Amino acid sequence: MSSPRLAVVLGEPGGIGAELCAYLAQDPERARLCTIFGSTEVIQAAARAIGVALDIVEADAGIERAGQLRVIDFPVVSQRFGVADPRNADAVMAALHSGIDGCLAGAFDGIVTGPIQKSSLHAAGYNYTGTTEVLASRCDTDVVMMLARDDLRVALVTTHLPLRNVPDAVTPALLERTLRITHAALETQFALADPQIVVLGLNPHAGEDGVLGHEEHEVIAPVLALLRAEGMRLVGPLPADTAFLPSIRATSDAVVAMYHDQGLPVLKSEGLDRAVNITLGLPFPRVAVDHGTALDIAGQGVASPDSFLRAIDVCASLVQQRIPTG
Ligand SMILES: NC(=O)c1ccc[n+]([C@@H]2O[C@H](COP(=O)([O-])OP(=O)(O)OC[C@H]3O[C@@H](n4cnc5c(N)ncnc54)[C@H](O)[C@@H]3O)[C@@H](O)[C@H]2O)c1
Ligand SMILES: N[C@H](C(=O)O)[C@H](O)COP(=O)(O)O
Repeated sequence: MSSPRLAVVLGEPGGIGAELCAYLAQDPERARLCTIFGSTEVIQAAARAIGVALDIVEADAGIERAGQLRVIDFPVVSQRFGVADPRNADAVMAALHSGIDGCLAGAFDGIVTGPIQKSSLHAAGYNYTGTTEVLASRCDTDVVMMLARDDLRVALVTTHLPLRNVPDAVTPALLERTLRITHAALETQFALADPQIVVLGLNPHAGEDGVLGHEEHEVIAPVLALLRAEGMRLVGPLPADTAFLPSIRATSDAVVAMYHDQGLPVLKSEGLDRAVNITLGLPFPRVAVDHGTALDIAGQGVASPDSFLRAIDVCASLVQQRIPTG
């Protein structure tokens, strides 16, 4: 089987993405799989800042030794670590779209994305809420955001929207779709036969029999009943505060949370070096880091590359399974 060809998108030029790429270059086994979509100048500056060797080569060149990295250049307007300059937004978005184009055209087998500063793209006029949503739109398909570590997978019904809008967004149709996509991915991408999924409630204590909210009775329970009748093993709706107890996690393959900050803090609380962000439902694998742009430490050589390197490994393994992900 040939090696996976991964499009790796640098992300925010002012953040830690460039130094993560510079670390990647020190690992020729991984770098051989990757082509970076991002600014050559920024990656060179990051390598200098953190004191590692870098030899940028053409996009079609082979990787023969440590330090080499294939880069397709998306020049930036300004380069300063710790600052997300909206004038670079066009380059950030062009790199992302070009990586996606490469996957859609079959030139790449999967995409790995570095962290993007949502606020900077907004300031530049882009209607960007997240790469998950960009991928859904570009691939014209429904997707699910799942963050995964070795011992925990958390999928989200809603992703990047104000908390105020969450209850109305959690509709029976969206919940059913999320559960179907998550269940299918657990079977195909994660090779789990007959997976069991824990589904959280929306309200404190999962609504406490309607005393603390009605979404559990009116929206969540009926969808679970429908899908259980088809044979899906679903537990819930469970109160979110206790659903992550080790005893419950031990018997479940994934947790489906209703909104971003209901599920992700649990996953990120043990550090930002163990998990990755996987978009389920796409025609090709997409894996991202579990952390953000970390402007506060960019260019200082203290950022952990672990989630980034793990994202490359997970993406490569998803490609190698050769199992349809959509
Ligand atoms: N994959 C993505 O594109 C992605 C993911 C999360 C957040 N974001 C975006 O990133 C921006 C900043 O978000 P934030 O401040 O909430 O989260 P963040 O993850 O950037 O930073 C949170 C804290 O974790 C630290 N940190 C992050 N990554 C680290 C690493 N690899 N090694 C060591 N320490 C690390 C930071 O220094 C900071 O103290 C926002 O615009 C957010 O939307 C993007
Ligand atoms: N929700 C993600 C997280 O917290 O890790 C992050 O914002 C990135 O999402 P996208 O991959 O959709 O940009």
